[in-house]
This record gives sequence, structure tokens and C-alpha cells, in this order.
Amino acid sequence: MTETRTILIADDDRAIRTVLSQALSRAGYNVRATSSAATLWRWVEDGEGDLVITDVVMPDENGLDLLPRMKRVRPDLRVVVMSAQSTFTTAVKAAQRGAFEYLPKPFDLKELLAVAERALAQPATALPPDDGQEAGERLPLVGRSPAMQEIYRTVARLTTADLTVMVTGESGTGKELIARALHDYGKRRTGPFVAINMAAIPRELIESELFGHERGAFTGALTRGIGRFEQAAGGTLFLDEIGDMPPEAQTRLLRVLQEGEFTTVGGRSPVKANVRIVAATHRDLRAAIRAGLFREDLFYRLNVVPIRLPPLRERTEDIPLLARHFLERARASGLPAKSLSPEALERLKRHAWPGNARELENLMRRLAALYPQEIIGEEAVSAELAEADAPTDGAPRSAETLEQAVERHLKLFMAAHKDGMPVRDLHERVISEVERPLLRLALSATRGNQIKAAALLGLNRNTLRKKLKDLDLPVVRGLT
Ligand SMILES: Nc1ncnc2c1ncn2[C@@H]1O[C@H](COP(=O)(O)OP(=O)(O)OP(=O)(O)O)[C@@H](O)[C@H]1O
Repeated sequence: MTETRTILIADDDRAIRTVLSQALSRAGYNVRATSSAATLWRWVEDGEGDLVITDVVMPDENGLDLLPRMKRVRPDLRVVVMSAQSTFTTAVKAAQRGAFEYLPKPFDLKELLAVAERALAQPATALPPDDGQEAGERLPLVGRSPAMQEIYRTVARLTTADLTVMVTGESGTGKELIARALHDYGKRRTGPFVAINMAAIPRELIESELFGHERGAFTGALTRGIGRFEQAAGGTLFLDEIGDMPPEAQTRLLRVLQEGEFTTVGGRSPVKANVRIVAATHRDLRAAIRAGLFREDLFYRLNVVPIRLPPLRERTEDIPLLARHFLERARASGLPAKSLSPEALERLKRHAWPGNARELENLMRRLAALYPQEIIGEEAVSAELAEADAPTDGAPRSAETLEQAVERHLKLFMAAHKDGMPVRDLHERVISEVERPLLRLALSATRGNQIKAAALLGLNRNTLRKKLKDLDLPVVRGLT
């Protein structure tokens, strides 16, 4: 006969305690339930229980704060954290503090039973070594839809394992943000995060960009060049748009992943690769494999942990939170504070968002910059979205010249002002809206080289630097 296991439950909500106690007793466990963190702590200290299921917010103490203390006195005790405050940070903190699993409320009883069974069957996860560098609220991932919750749980689980991850999703769904989160909250967070976009680098340069080259390795290689693999040593290498990698580079990358070492272009001695790889693509790689454009063996090497980011139209419940987040970001960058009327939010939810979160972010910036009212109404949103939704007969919207686009925005802006006071600093505000993408494009075209970007723009280098600073534009060399 196997010994009956005891599960300790802490939740200040009586209904939840009752439901969980019933379900777990029925499944054959001994159950003790309490509404306070203090009682839970006493039980744990007394050596009771094989598994703890705890809420986060309790009247006397936060379950997440109790978690490391429990793991210190009972390292093999398994703890499942459940929370209605289902944010990315909660998921990550739970994992970093040694929780076995994190369950966003509401959850399925079936799921809870499965988690309890798994937790009791496996050896406990030891408390990750405390390097005093617990990730804080540095990088907000916004959204509480079930799809995002699932992603948070995956990212949280990956904070203690250095596995290769493949992020897929349409353009603008937040793939790069997830890659950064994996880095910022992962084991290599004190190391560098280096990104390389396969679609933005000339094919013939990809291998030397990745692995570096020796002096004279090819025409134009006047000095030795360090590759991204070397730059990212000890950290994370983000291979963006991996689906656009040319076949020869795919073969070489595969070999590096298999052998754990690489040689520079034109070089002889192998160098140990010490990077965690996160790859991303908006392409359907399985289709690319069928079409003979992507190596299947490389795909399996990279697709160790797949994370699929759903398009925004499949998680419309996240739109209000994201919109607020982007308005707040616009405000932090110096634009006026704005909010959206309930009707405006409804209108946003009805849009198809082909450009996903990025499109929403751009719209929020535009509205914050151009609309004078503090509360943005439905008409303003509709006017902007009508433009975006307008049929284009297959022609890209870029058929509109920059001047026409600017004029369209200015007209909307003026119309919105017709019976109010004009805002101040109109000239400066509009110019910065144009300047920001211009500088970004110039930097992207010169791969972050400010001297070349300044030449391209016809600006003095110091002027460019000052503008970048004023506009709060990131300057990352070599990033595209
Ligand atoms: N869940 C989210 N919470 C907060 N911001 C988000 C979220 N998803 C995306 N964003 C923001 O939207 C913008 C686009 O995201 P990101 O660049 O990561 O997308 P991507 O999928 O890598 O796009 P692409 O495929 O075009 O490179 C960024 O400014 C990012 O910060």
C-alpha cells in the first residue's frame, strides 16, 4: 500500500479552499487548508505536507515572499503557486523562487490535479542559486489572455534551463520581446544579448557576421572581424528571421550547433561556442522545409522549445491593456498623457491588426502626438483605422508618399482642433514624429554606424548624437 500524501492549501478565499479540498480529497490525498500564510509557514516548519498549493495575495503575507523561506527550510518540498494577479512578473518570480508550477486563476480542476500528481511524482526542483540578481520589473510583457498566460509559464519555466527556443509568430507579435525576456530572466542574464537579423544582412556576409572573419578572408576584409557568436559569449544569441537564412549558412550553423564550436571565415582553429540560442521567424518553417528552403535537421536542433505567439486578433482581450501600456510608454517618451474612451477601446478590438502589437504601438504614439483631447474618442480611432483598413487593391500602402501621409495626419490634427485651443509646440511635436523614423531608418541602413548615418543624413555627428538622445532612440551598433 502506498502512503497517503498530504497537500497543504493556503488561500484566503473560502470557496477556493473548499473546492480544492474536495477535489484533492476525492483524488485520494490528505488535505489541510488555511487562509493565512502564518499557519502555512507553521505547518511547513513542523515538517508537514508533501506538496504546498498557495495563493499569492493573503492578508498576512505574500505567498511569493514565503516561497523562498519554505524552500530554505524544506528544499525538497514542492510548491505550486496560484494567482489571480496573473502577470508575467508573477509567473517569473514564482519560477525563480523555486515553485514547481504556477497556475493563473481561474484554472481547471483537472489541470490542478494533473499538476499535483506530476509534482508529487518528480523530485523537487532545488532553489536556484541566489545570485542576488533576481529580475525585477525591467521588461514588461503585457497581456492576460490565456494564450499569453501559457507563454508566461513557458518563459518562467525556462528561467532555470538554458534550452534553445524557437519563437514563431506574425510580424510585430512580440518575438524579439520574448527573446529578451528569455535572456533577462534566464541564467545568462548577466551576459550579453546579441541580435542578428538574417533578413537584413546581405547573403554573402551572413557567415562572417555570425562567426567572424580573419584578415584577408575575402575582398574587403581588411582587419579581423569578430562575429556575433563571439560577441554573445556567455549570453544569448538571438537569430531573428531564421527562415531567411541562406542554405550554406544553414549548413554551417547546423555544424556549429552539433559540434559546439565554430571557426571564423578564413580561420583554422575552432573556438568553443558559448551561447544560448533563441531563434525567431514569421515564416512557416515546416512549409519552408517541404519546399526545400530550410534544413529539417537544423529545424529540429532549433525547435527544442517552441513558443508560438498568437496574432493580436486572436487575443483581443489583451488590446485594452496593451493600448494603455503603449500610451504610457508614449507619455514616458515625452508625449502628452492620454487615455481611451470605452467606445474607442471597442473600436480597437474590432480592427484586424495585421501589424499586431507594433501596429497598435504606432497608432497609440500617433494619437498621443496628434490629438489634443486628453481622452481619445472613437472618432479619432476610427479615422486612423479607416485609413489602415482602406482597400489598397493589392498595392502597398507605402504608395502614399511621406508628404501625403504627413499631410493626412496634420489634417486630422487640425480638424480635431477646430473648436479648441491649439496645443503648444506643434512644430516641434510634428517634426519629432517625422524625425524619429528617419533617424531609425538611417541607423538601420548603416547598421548602427553613427558616423555613416550622420553622413547619410547630412548631419553633423554630434548633432545626430544629440538628436538620438533627445528622441530617446536606442543606439545599438550592428543591430538591424
Ligand atoms: N506582450 C507585449 N507587451 C508589451 N509590449 C509588446 C508586447 N508584444 C509586443 N510588444 C511591443 O510591440 C513592438 C513589436 O514587438 P517585437 O519587435 O518584439 O515584434 P516581432 O515579432 O519581433 O516583430 P518582427 O517580426 O517584425 O521583427 C515592440 O515595441 C514590443 O515592445
